[in-house]
Amino acid sequence: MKTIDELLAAGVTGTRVFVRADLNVPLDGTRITDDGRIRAVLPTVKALADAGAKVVVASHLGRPKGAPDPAFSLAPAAARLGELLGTEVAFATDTVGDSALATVDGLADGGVAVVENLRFNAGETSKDDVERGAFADRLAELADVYVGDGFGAVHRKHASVFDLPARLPHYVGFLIATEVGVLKKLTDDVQRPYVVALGGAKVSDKLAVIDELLKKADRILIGGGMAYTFLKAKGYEIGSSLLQEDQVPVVVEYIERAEKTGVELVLPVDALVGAAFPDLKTKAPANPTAVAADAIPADRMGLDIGPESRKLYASKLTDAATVFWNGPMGVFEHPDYAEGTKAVAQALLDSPAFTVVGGGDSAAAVRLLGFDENAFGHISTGGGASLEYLEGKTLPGLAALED
Ligand SMILES: Nc1ncnc2c1ncn2[C@@H]1O[C@H](COP(=O)(O)OP(=O)(O)OP(=O)(O)O)[C@@H](O)[C@H]1O
Ligand SMILES: O=C(O)[C@H](O)COP(=O)(O)O
Repeated sequence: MKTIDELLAAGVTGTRVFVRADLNVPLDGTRITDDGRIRAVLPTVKALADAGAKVVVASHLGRPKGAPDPAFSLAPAAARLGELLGTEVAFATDTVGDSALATVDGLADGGVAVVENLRFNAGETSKDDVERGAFADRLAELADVYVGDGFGAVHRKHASVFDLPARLPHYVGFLIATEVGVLKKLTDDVQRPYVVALGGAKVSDKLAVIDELLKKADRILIGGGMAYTFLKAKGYEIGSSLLQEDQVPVVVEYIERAEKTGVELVLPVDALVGAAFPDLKTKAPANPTAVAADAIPADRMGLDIGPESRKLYASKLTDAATVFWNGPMGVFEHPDYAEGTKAVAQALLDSPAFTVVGGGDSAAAVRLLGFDENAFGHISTGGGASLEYLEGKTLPGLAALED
C-alpha cells in the first residue's frame, strides 16, 4: 500500500485529493455530541491542505435510504471540521451534482471542501456492481487522487470505499495506518488472557463476529442489545428487549461451542429494565428496575446490564492482558442506563491490560461519560470495521488501497 507520506513527498500543490473519511458522528438534531471521528481525520486533511492540495472530504452519515434526507446532512460535520482546522471549509449541498462540481472548482490551493452525505445517492451502497461503479465514476470526476482514511467504513463494499480507489491513484491516510497498526497487534501477537467485551445495538453485524472470536479470545463478555438474543437462546423470557430472532439457533450453537472449547462466555446475570425505550432528548427519568436475567417481565425491555452483572464483568476484566471492547453495555445516552458502560470503562482503566476500545458509539460513550480517552491503549474509530478486522476478514476498503 502507498502511504500518504509518499503522496506528500511527491508534491500535491494544486492536486485535487479526495479524502474518504468517516464523519459519521452522533448528532442531537444538528448538534454533534461527540466529534472524535472528525478530530481523527484532521492530521490527514491538515497535512494535505498545508501542502497546497485541494482537499475534497466525503463521508456517509447515518443510514439514509439512498436519497437526500436533511436529518442526515453532513453540514454540521463540515462546520465542525472548519472550526477544528481553523479555516473556512466549503460545503457542497450535493455529492456529485452541480454544487459539488462548482465547490471543487472554486477551491484554492490548500482549500478544503466537504461534499454532502455519500448515502444520499443509491449508487453508494448498491449491491449491483454496475450501479455502484457508475456512482464511483461520478465521484472520480471530483478528484485526481484518492486517500482512504475512513477506517470506520472500510468493511463496507461501497462505491466511495471500494470502487473509487480503483479509478484513481490511491493512498492510505494517517488514521487508517494507525488503526491497522494497533489492530494488527491483536491479531498477530496477542497477550493472553485475551478478553473481548461486546455490546451495542448493531446486533446482526456483531453476532456473526462471535463465530471467529470463539477461536481467538479466552473470554467473551456479552452486554448491550445483543445480550438478549443470548438470554433468549438460554430459554429465558426477554420481554420487548432487542432480539435477533433468526439468530437464536446460531447463538445456541455459540453457547454450546464455547462450553466445548473452554472459551468463557459471560452473560448478564441481571438487567435494568424499563417500560419503553427512554427519551434521549428530554432524558426524563426512566425509573428502571433491576431484575434477574431469567426474570425479565414480558412487558419490560432490557436497557442495561444490572448491578450484579456490573460487578461480575469488572471481575472478569481484572486479570486480562489484552482487552478489546466494542459496543456500550446499555443505552448509555440516558443517565439511568449508563452505569453498565461506566463500570466496564472503569474496570478497563483499573486493569493493567492493553485495552482497545472500538466503535464510534463506544468511543463516544467513553468520552461522554467523562473518562480520559488517553488512558486507554487505543480508541478505534471503527466498530464493525475493527471487529471484522479482528475476525481476519478481507476488508473491501483496505483491499482496494493495495497496489
Ligand atoms: N439494551 C439495549 N437496547 C437497545 N439499544 C442498546 C442497548 N444497549 C446499547 N444500546 C445502544 O447501542 C448503541 C451503540 O451500538 P453500536 O453497535 O452502534 O456501537 P459501536 O460499535 O460502538 O458503534 P459503530 O458500530 O457505530 O462504530 C448505543 O446508541 C446504545 O444506546
Ligand atoms: O458507525 C460505523 O460503524 C461506521 O460509520 C459505518 O456505518 P454503517 O454501519 O452504517 O455502515
